[in-house]
Amino acid sequence: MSAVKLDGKATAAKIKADLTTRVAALKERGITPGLGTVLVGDDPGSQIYVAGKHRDCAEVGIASIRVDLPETATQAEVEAVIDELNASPECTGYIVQLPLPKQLDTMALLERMDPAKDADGLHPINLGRLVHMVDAPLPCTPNGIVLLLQEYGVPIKGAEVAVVGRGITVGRSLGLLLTRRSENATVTLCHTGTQDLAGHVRRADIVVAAAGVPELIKRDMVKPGAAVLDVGVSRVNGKIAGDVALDVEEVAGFLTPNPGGVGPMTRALLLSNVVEAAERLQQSASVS
Ligand SMILES: Nc1nc2c(c(=O)[nH]1)N[C@@H](CN(C=O)c1ccc(C(=O)N[C@@H](CCC(=O)O)C(=O)O)cc1)CN2
Repeated sequence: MSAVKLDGKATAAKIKADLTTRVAALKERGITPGLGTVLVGDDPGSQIYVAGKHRDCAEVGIASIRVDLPETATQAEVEAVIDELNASPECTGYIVQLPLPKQLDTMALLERMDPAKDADGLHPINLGRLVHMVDAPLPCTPNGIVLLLQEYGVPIKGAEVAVVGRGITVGRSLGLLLTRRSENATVTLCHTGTQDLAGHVRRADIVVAAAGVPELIKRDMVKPGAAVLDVGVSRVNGKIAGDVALDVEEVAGFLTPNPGGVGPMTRALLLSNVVEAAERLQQSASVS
């Protein structure tokens, strides 16, 4: 058997085509969406992702504001940038690229952001809204994963899902998304303290691997026909190594390529959050 490819690149291209039209409509009404990025330090992966985000902005017509700070930046220096972006009318949404260098307090920085400009959906108020299942910008990777499954008709309602990795950008927030009434999946959130990882994965109809451990998910751990989404990114000899072994392709029903799967969806859903924030701005301007 050979798995159906969950093509994130192609699906992201469709999302970006729709966003291009919506950005043009916003501009006609006098609003130019603008994405700000705050990158601290010189982590090569983060550099690549932030550069990609600005390329995407240019592609759909979103203005972009890039702030790069050195690895040694202090909490006060990053806070000053956040205050500027909160106040800037050109910036309708922004992100702080994660992870941050160790000297910085990530939670304090996320809390300092204006939740209305939180393009990542990672501000505690927005994550709290997700817990309460009310409207909020959604974290980009989890939202991208749900849309990719829907695009390929992978049943989510009633599915057993094993999410491997409990980080805030993927695993923990994905659990919240998939257990909303609209998705109604049953989620097992696995992590480094999980006793029987293989057992949990083997029961799953959908497996999301976001642990950052190359080839953690082996062929014999996957239920035949399951959908497997590989979020893990490790760089081995300069090449991307995912969390899923290559021969899982022989047993899975659906599989994301990596690269070309979840990554492009993350970036497209970031643009979508920026456009939605600008649309909310435009609606409130036309009401008042
Ligand atoms: N503030 C945030 N920080 C981080 C997030 C996030 O959503 N918000 N997620 C990850 C990194 N990430 C986004 O920032 C991200 C990861 C991967 C890709 C991507 O397009 N990958 C390509 C391959 C690119 C390459 O490495 O050559 C692919 O999968 O095809 C985009 C964004 C952690 N930090």
